[in-house]
Amino acid sequence: MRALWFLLALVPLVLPSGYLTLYVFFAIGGLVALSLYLLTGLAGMTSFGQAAFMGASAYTTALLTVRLGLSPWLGLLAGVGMALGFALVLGGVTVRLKGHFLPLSTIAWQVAVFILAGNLVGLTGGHTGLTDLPSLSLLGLSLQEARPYGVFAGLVLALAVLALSNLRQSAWGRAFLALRGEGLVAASFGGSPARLRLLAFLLSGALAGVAGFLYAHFLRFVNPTPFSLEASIKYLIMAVAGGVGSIPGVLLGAGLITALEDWLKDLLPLLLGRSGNYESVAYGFILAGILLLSPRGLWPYLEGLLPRRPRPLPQAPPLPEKERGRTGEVLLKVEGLSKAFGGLLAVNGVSFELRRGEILGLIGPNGAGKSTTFNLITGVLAPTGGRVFFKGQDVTGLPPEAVHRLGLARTFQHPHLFPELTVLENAALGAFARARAGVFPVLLGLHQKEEEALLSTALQALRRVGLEELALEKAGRLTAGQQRLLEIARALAASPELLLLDEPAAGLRAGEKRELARLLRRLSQEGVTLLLVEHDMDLVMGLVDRVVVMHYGEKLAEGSPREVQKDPRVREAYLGEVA
Ligand SMILES: Nc1ncnc2c1ncn2[C@@H]1O[C@H](COP(=O)(O)OP(=O)(O)OP(=O)(O)O)[C@@H](O)[C@H]1O
Repeated sequence: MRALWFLLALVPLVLPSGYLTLYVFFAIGGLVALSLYLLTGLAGMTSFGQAAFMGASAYTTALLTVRLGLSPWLGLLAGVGMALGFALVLGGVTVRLKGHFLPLSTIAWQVAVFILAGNLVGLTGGHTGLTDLPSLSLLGLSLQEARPYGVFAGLVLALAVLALSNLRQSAWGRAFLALRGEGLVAASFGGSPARLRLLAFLLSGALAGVAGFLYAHFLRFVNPTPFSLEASIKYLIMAVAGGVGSIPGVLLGAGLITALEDWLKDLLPLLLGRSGNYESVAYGFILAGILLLSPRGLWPYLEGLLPRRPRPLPQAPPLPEKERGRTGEVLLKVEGLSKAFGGLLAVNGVSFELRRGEILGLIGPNGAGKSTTFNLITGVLAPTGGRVFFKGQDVTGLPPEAVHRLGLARTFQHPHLFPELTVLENAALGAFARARAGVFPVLLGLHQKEEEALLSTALQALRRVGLEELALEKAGRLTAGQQRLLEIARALAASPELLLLDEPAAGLRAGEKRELARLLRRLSQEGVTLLLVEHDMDLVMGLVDRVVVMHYGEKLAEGSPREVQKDPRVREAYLGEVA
């Protein structure tokens, strides 16, 4: 099936010569659209600066080949290197920015590159540009004519498609997808959001750089116009119109907009006269039309009309469970933990221990500080005082990804799942920190064996929570109760030593709660240590070995469920709820 993408390289062999140039522009646009698939579709970031990455590469190869007479292949390396360098600087500065700051800074970068290309006349030739770039030749074959160039560009496009589909079906691809929603899920399962965003930015910049190289040596001329903000917006429209969330989507968009551009170039002057540039307006209307029909782009709409062929379930043996230490030893120790939000002390000097093999419940009335304590332990928040030790190691202030890698996994109070992904893929996200293949072997497709093992591990985790049958369904179709179970399966795929559950019974029906209690008891017997924050007293009291009660940020009581239930201070705090 994947080999079909190589047809992209064969199409120019049979295309009438009048369409060859258009085909090369499609391949170039396709590469930029793929760079946006990676950045926006996978990693959830928006860039208005892809044409500037193209420009950085195009000007680099132009300068090296025209001014210094170097080989265009050196120009390719240097050009992509230049795009990577810019992506590193821009990404390094911006990936930690939230909300609209990232797109805004890409606009600033795009405008700056365009102005520099136009104004550094001595270097770039200004708006006149640089001419007479050498044509490419490969293995003794000249790529000067449009037909061989089309085959070459199609081949590059096919290779990029294969590399990105390898990436999509890997732990890295899932981690990129888990960057949505502030990256909390990626971080909780071992991926540093800032590093993942930077990596996506670099890969995306490099792809746009390759497109810039192809552009420069096809036209054999560079000037600032094709690398303007308007061009960046055109590429964004391509990706969004086709469907930025999938590879066929962005390629469909690239084909559609390239063809439209060619058609409108002749049609609009006939309709509206020669003055004015109406293409952008037309794109805007076309995009709005497509998004009205299908908000996620054209491809998801078309895909919905095609028969669905689910992937087969993985068959490989799962990864072995990690070694666990001796039952009864202290696994987690919280010492005088405090957290202040401005003047409010949400957690105030809380201390407790959790031994391996135990189930500990953390309870307390609304606003008692339970979730804050949970976030302090998992590294989501940094404490203002006190220490957290996990397996004897001081983990105070470590980021969530570092705490996770030591053997701690969590679920969320409000399930943080990815509805577009299958149940199996959602669960496989939990095994990110167990994957060993680096991003380059993954792009080359050398990770297939490991990927099967990761998916099998996820399937095994689904089996443990009773969701195996739904493995290939989209997570968005699960009931609230099933979503909670999937969160637990995702955490189990990490083979954690300590599992922290944030209100796992919230929103469950009575029968589901009983099932949940049975599952948690079984996990405990299998050697998983559990800490749960929970409101449901029946569930907590019938399940846990010990309870820590919090009230107004402080520890009010600690003991067995029976001891705690008898404690008059606890009864008072709950106004009779526990009694
Ligand atoms: N990010 C924050 N900024 C400011 N105040 C916060 C923040 N997070 C929590 N608080 C406050 O800290 C206190 C403890 O909140 P926390 O969510 O930890 O309590 P909880 O016991 O988990 O409550 P619930 O059972 O309702 O979830 C509350 O008064 C809450 O308003």
